[in-house]
Amino acid sequence: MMTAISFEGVNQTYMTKSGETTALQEIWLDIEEGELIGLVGPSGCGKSTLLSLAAGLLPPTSGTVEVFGQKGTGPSPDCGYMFQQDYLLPWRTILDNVLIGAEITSTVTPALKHRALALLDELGLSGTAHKHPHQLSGGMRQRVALGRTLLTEPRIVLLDEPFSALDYQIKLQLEELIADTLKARRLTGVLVTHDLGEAVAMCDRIVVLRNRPGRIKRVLSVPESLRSLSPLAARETPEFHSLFRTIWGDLQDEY
Ligand SMILES: Nc1ncnc2c1ncn2[C@@H]1O[C@H](COP(=O)(O)OP(=O)(O)OP(=O)(O)O)[C@@H](O)[C@H]1O
Repeated sequence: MMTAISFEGVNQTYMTKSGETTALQEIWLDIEEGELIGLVGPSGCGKSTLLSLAAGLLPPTSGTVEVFGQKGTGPSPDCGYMFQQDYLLPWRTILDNVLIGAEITSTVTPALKHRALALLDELGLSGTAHKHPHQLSGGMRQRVALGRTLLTEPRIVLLDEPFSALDYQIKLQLEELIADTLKARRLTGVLVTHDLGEAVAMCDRIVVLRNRPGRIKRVLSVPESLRSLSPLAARETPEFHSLFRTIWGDLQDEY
């Protein structure tokens, strides 16, 4: 198995009008290919900064970030993003929204359109291709956003709280869809979330970050017995509650 993302002694400092903010300090972390990693920690501990560093959107102040063994020199074509908001363009059809990333980086061929339509089917969005975003529910729109990300064939999907604006029921369904889709395609995922239950139910490992400046407090492996269950079924087990309590305890000290 290859290492997908490697953070080696990473420090990140932001310069602001009021001075320097140290967002991350001495981050050492290897994320393996095919793994889904959860990042949890108090607000402002540097979770989104870690995603930006992985995506090559930000050069580290010091230390190195490697993606599949390559030191980044700019936005990485291996990484796709999903955000809390779907950022669909309201004037474009669903199909044209799915095609947009590919449209920017390459040309839209009939084969690509065919793949986009197949993706819509796979994500439970058959029949929506010619609709517009306002005609779809929040959960469906996030599935379109997932399709748009997958169409560019990233090897890594960076998930920045993609479920936090959704109703609980929809959120659980989407958690399952995303976890299954990433696993089926052997993609690597990094999930930033404020919802511990979501991290425990979906991820293979969970990184707990300390309060600012963000440092790694602990990395926990989710037991195989939990990982083999759907995020919904996992929530019913004693292992889920035990891991939830451990992380809860870790985080209590950070607030
Ligand atoms: N572009 C920037 N310029 C200056 N400071 C920044 C910038 N981006 C982030 N920061 C600061 O760096 C720290 C880490 O921010 P980051 O957004 O990575 O944390 P986070 O854990 O994702 O936060 P949240 O959970 O609230 O989304 C915060 O103190 C934030 O104010």
